[in-house]
Amino acid sequence: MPITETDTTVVLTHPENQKSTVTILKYGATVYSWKLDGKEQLWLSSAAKLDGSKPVRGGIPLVFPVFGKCTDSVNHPELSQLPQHGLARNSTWEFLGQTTESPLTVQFGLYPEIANSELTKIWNYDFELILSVELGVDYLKTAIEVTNPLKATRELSFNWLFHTYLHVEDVEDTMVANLAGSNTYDQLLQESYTEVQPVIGFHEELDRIYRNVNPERVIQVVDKGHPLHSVKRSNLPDAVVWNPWIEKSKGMGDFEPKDGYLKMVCVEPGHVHDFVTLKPGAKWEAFQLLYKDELNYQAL
Ligand SMILES: O=P(O)(O)OC[C@H]1O[C@H](O)[C@H](O)[C@@H](O)[C@@H]1O
Repeated sequence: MPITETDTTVVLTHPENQKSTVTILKYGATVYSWKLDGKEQLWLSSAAKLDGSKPVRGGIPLVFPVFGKCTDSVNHPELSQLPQHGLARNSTWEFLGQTTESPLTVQFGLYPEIANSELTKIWNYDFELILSVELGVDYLKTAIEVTNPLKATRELSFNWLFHTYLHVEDVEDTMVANLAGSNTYDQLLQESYTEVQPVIGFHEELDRIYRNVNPERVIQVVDKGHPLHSVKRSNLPDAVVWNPWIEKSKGMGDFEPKDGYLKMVCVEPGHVHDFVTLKPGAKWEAFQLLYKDELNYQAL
């Protein structure tokens, strides 16, 4: 069965390889497992809540309409009252069914009528989100369409980000490549600079927003010279790279095991350096493609 639906999940099984699957939790439309030929590609905390009580710690949580916390309470009073990363990851989406057989693709929808009502009271904008999840035999593509409905009376301003937790063997042997030359905001140092390192290594907490990264850049997660993951982006100019390391992992109740930071790196494609703004009737589309590639070092 290429598609299996339960009350809380949808599982896609690739018709050419039963060991390639993707599992989506309807809560947050959160992909929390992607197995390629039986090998898990994403990291999921063993304490992740999958019961809808809080956003999933791992997999691919969806960030909308705000990345982080919006501090601009003057120009965006409602956005600034939303919790970190907004309401998409803590709302239950509607499973809209299969769109194509090959490639195997399903869709999920979210709109104010079904979104987290505590949060739509705070941020009561019109919106329509359609998430497409496409399982290839050796790739996973997640695409988003954001529409400001024609009936809307206001412009819709938002961030979007795929908060992707990638599994690695040992983060201390892992590098993230092809971000050199990017304008960077370091969230820990709270300062901006141009990334001059050809690759990014991990030996402490790291939390950086790489802004307006050349769309031709394939972001690669490399383990001792072997590319574990390759990430392509469409219409997602920014990429957040995050590893919580020891202390931050200790501080997150749903982050287990506590040394799990050694087995993950977040590469988060998004549009977060400013807000996308849509007039009523307008639509915005973007996707991330997670796939396997040879080492593809793209210098400055
Ligand atoms: O704990 P969460 O709300 O899921 O946020 C987890 C992380 O998300 C992003 O990576 C941010 O850059 C980090 O600053 C934040 O700690």
